Amino acid sequence: MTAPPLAAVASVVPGGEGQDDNAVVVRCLDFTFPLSSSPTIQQLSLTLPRGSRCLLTGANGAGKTSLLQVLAGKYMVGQDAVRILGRPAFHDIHLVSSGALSYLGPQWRRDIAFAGNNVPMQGDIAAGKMIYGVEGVDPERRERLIKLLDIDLNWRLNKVSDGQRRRVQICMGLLKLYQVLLLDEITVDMDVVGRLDLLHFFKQECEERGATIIYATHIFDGLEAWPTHLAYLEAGRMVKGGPVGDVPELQTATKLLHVVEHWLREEKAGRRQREAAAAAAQAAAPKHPNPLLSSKHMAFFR
Ligand SMILES: Nc1ncnc2c1ncn2[C@@H]1O[C@H](COP(=O)(O)OP(=O)(O)OP(=O)(O)O)[C@@H](O)[C@H]1O
Repeated sequence: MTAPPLAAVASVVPGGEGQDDNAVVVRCLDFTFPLSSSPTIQQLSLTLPRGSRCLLTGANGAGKTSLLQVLAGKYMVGQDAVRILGRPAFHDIHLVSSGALSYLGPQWRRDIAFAGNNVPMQGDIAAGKMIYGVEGVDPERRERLIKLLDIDLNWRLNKVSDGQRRRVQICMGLLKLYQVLLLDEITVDMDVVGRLDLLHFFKQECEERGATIIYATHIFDGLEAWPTHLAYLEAGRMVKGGPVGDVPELQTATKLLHVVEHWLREEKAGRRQREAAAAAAQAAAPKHPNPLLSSKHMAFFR
């Protein structure tokens, strides 16, 4: 397939934001879920130029999904805190409705999703009917994706395996020419060949037509040469990140898995140490009775 010129792709979302070299700009982002007592994302800054591929990682609960959802415009944050293609992710609904900003997340196990619409998957529908039902798609791109994802158009979506259903869902999510793609662990159900082929496709998308991708994952096999940027979150803060060339550990290690494992173990040890110190401090603190609490003596006068 001949890649369209970058300027043509950038003009999918009107408004002149195509002049901006950065596809994603996050400035000192703080985010707290409604009714939550503590912040999930804290003082997070991240800049991704067009065409970059960012690996987003961190321990369970570090805030990866939350960050991707904020970037996808699913939660309201300050207009300057998150700019996608030069526009505020939450406030500019055209970003998602045009397909320029696309998010593929964990809900895909149960739902079909594309261009911001999620449809619960219940019916006995053929894969081909769903894929060919999406309008305004480049037929060459559609054929390429069907082949890449090894999809049998006769698969009935309520009867196939999780991995097969996932392939159809990924195909539908990629039919339109996104400019920024947010991937939240979408390859977990896929076999090794399917996953590696897909990662190669994503790399081509970035190199050939300047798409920008953020990929959150815990699976590092075959990812060594994939990312151009990295973001490692710890309790909602980006403690390591930026262009991969600026991350010293990535220059010497041969396996990404070993680098991230080391960070995760260090983080866990640090957390344990802090918890032990806090418990020791609490145990050592003098135990003064709280004068505001009721006592047997006070109870006598009630
Ligand atoms: N809807 C919500 N309301 C309140 N807190 C939430 C909500 N969703 C997530 N959290 C909290 O935000 C924190 C970050 O969760 P998040 O799902 O973003 O982490 P993650 O890094 O994606 O984890 P994992 O690797 O397990 O997928 C967790 O402490 C979680 O409990």
